[in-house]
Amino acid sequence: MRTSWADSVSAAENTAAGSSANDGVGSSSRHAKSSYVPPHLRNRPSSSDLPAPGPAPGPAPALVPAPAPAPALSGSSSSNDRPGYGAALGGNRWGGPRSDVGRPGYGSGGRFGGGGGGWNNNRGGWDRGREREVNPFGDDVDTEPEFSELENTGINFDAYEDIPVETSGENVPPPVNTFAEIDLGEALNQNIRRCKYVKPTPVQRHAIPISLGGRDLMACAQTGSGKTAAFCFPIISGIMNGQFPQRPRGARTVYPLALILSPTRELSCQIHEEARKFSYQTGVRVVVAYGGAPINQQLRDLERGVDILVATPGRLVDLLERARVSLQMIRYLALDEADRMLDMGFEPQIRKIVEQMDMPQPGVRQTMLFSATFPKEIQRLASDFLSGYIFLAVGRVGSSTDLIVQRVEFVHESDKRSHLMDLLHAQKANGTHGKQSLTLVFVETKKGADSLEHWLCMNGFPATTIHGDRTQQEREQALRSFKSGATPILVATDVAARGLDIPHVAHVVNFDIPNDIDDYVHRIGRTGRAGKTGLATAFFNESNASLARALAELMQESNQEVPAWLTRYAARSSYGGGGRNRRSGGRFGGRDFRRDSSFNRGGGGTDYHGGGNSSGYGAAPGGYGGGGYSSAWD
Ligand SMILES: Nc1ncnc2c1ncn2[C@@H]1O[C@H](COP(=O)(O)OP(=O)(O)OP(=O)(O)O)[C@@H](O)[C@H]1O
Repeated sequence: MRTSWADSVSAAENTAAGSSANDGVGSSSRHAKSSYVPPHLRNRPSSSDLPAPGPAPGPAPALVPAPAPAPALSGSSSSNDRPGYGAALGGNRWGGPRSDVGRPGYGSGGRFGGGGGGWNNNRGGWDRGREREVNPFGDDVDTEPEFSELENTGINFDAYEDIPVETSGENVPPPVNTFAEIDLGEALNQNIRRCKYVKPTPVQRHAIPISLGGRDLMACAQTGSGKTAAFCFPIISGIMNGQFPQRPRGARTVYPLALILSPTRELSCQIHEEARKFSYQTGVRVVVAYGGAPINQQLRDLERGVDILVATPGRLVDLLERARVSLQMIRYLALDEADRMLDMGFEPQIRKIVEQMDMPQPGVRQTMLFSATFPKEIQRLASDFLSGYIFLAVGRVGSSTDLIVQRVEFVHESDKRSHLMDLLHAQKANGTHGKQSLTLVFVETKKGADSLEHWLCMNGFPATTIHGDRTQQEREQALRSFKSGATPILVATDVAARGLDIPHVAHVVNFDIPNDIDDYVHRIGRTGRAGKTGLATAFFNESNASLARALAELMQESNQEVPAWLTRYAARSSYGGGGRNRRSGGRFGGRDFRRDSSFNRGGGGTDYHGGGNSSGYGAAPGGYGGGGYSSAWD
């Protein structure tokens, strides 16, 4: 069994404990003028005991003076002063310490913290009444573990040394090997230790220096490989250390400095939970806004202050139209699952947010796009949002990780239920660490999900379901129940296919195979995360013939055994709705579309200058055939 960077850590188990934030913050405290406290010193439990800040270091006139940090606590300094590339690239576009004013505590919406339901009783963030930040790690011990305490002999980082990496673009900042090499600031470093992240994952090694260098980035790395931290760390560090014009105060409109967009409510909540851990005691405030939940609570959270806004596109458009959020001050824009955000379903909303509101232009803001899959046509669309960007591929673009054992079984439609039952019976009751192993079953339709859940329950398998026809409360309750093991089977549509990081998912079953190979990649990526192994089983029959070739090639690339019958289907099939012909022409599944001459002839990639470095790569794949968009998204 392979082991790797995260076999030793229980970071995935560190879901934020639910906290009962005090919802009330007096208007007097909201408007109280407080003396300046630098972001990285704010909200420390002993903040009232801090020495008065030192003298300002002489800021530009338009900017609020930033004091010298108190040496005993801060330790953070400029994040972009690595020799060799920072200066040439201009480094952080908003270098220097951030200017801002201390604000009262605010609330944020923790979601997956375990027990409890309802909208307000599971919220993490800040203890508003006492203006003390609630510990999102769920422990009240403020001691900092030593790195050495966290080392585990099971870690095998060497397994990742050979992972193919390709970068393209001008003056690509070199990767780092350790977090210590990157100056993220002491408070953030402490949170990294609290998360038990011993070393950066491969995508973090490359992406963090690029982003800290102030560069736009399109990054592609396999599911479960730590992309969330790869975009969160530079944003948090940049806000901690940056110098920004003072944001307007008093009006009801809020002016976040960073915007992180994701396609589903649950994923936005998860990113928010992660970002809250990473920004604990840094003074950087993270708020989430997503549809299906009462907007008033989210408005109150926003009013209490926001540096990083995590949102789904629909709810954000609503907030922008109500003039409750302005994007005028955005300095960092991150799109998670960026290819999904720019596909047919979301593109108009994303264009509205990014191009038609008051967001600064590319080049003024810093833009980061992340996904495990990046079809070339979507890369071309995405390039509109970027300026002089670096393309980074860690592992094969659009490939699945070798950590997932993939099985494809030929199952007639009418036999699927009994076959599923056989699998469930055979499955080990317990997974690793004595925790119950969880099974995620993907189906095509919402009706199909309800009907399968009902049938499973009738047959003695505790199951629940998540899909777009359920209320948001039901969806969140279903996820909690699944995560806790109360219902160890979750029947889901593609609403749960991307991004969700659920510990102990041992088995993903594609009861209905998706029409698009990229959806398959994301679905099976709910297991085999952070270096752990997983199993994925797909029920294939004639109706999936159009996916046969893409599926066989994907399995081959990931060193999986391809059944002879699937190879025969593949030989007969051309690339249909699911096939993007993206794998032809080489072992590795993709690279920067700017290197593809057919795209350049079409006018794409105008800012590509070549260069960069690559290692271990074969030839590039072909284009992208589109199609196969799931109706399960909301
Ligand atoms: N440096 C690290 N060391 C150990 N664990 C890590 C590290 N970075 C991230 N992780 C853990 O790895 C898991 C997967 O990370 P994350 O959810 O960011 O993956 P992802 O690449 O965004 O996946 P997906 O493509 O499915 O969205 C998480 O549980 C996270 O806490």
